[in-house]
Amino acid sequence: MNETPNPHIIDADTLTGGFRPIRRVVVALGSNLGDRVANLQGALNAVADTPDVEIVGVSPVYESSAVGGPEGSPDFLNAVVVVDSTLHARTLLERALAIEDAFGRVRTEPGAPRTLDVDLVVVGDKVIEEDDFVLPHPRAHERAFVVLPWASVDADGMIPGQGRVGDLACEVDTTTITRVDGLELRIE
Ligand SMILES: Nc1ncnc2c1ncn2[C@@H]1O[C@H](COP(=O)(O)OP(=O)(O)OP(=O)(O)O)[C@@H](O)[C@H]1O
Ligand SMILES: Nc1nc2c(c(=O)[nH]1)N=C(CO)CN2
Repeated sequence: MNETPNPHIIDADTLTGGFRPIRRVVVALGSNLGDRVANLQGALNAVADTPDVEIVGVSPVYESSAVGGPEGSPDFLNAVVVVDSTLHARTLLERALAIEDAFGRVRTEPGAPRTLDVDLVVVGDKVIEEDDFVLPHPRAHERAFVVLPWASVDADGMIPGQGRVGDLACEVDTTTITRVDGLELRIE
């Protein structure tokens, strides 16, 4: 449905000039190929090194069976990074894809094992529905490997249209997911 834009609501992604509001951004990391811990740690470093991005929280690491993907796909390690940023949503997507590439991500068939997945879960309350960019991430709310780590750092975080992450964490299928004891990603 195409709605007439409300002229009283400012869209941060259309602003030009000096002032840009800070938005809370949630980034989901995943790896099920290669040195999974090094891949997640490297991705965190790359996020932290991004200009105009400030880390607010880093979740514990969780391990779970691959959801979807080819039979016999290796298990994933996942974590969530919560940041504040003034960057445009699309600039954040470009950065996410560049970080995946830097960690040897090879794009073959959908669901194939990958060294690194960097998904934008939410960018403030921004809603985007474009061919190559959807916000909030359309599957994040039903994924234990996103909502459990996120809820562990900010249970009051919100997915626009889906609700509070602490509540979503009580609703998702947690059959195969466990927190990895004794493993913490560090901001280096
Ligand atoms: N919110 C988003 N975050 C990251 N990528 C997105 C987002 N919305 C759309 N995309 C697009 O999705 C494309 C494919 O991403 P990818 O191959 O990582 O999907 P996937 O991880 O296999 O599946 P899923 O999207 O279910 O996590 C990217 O090239 C990107 O343009
Ligand atoms: N457990 C788990 N399963 C997945 C994951 C993931 O990060 N963790 N990512 C996918 C595509 O993004 C598909 N399936």
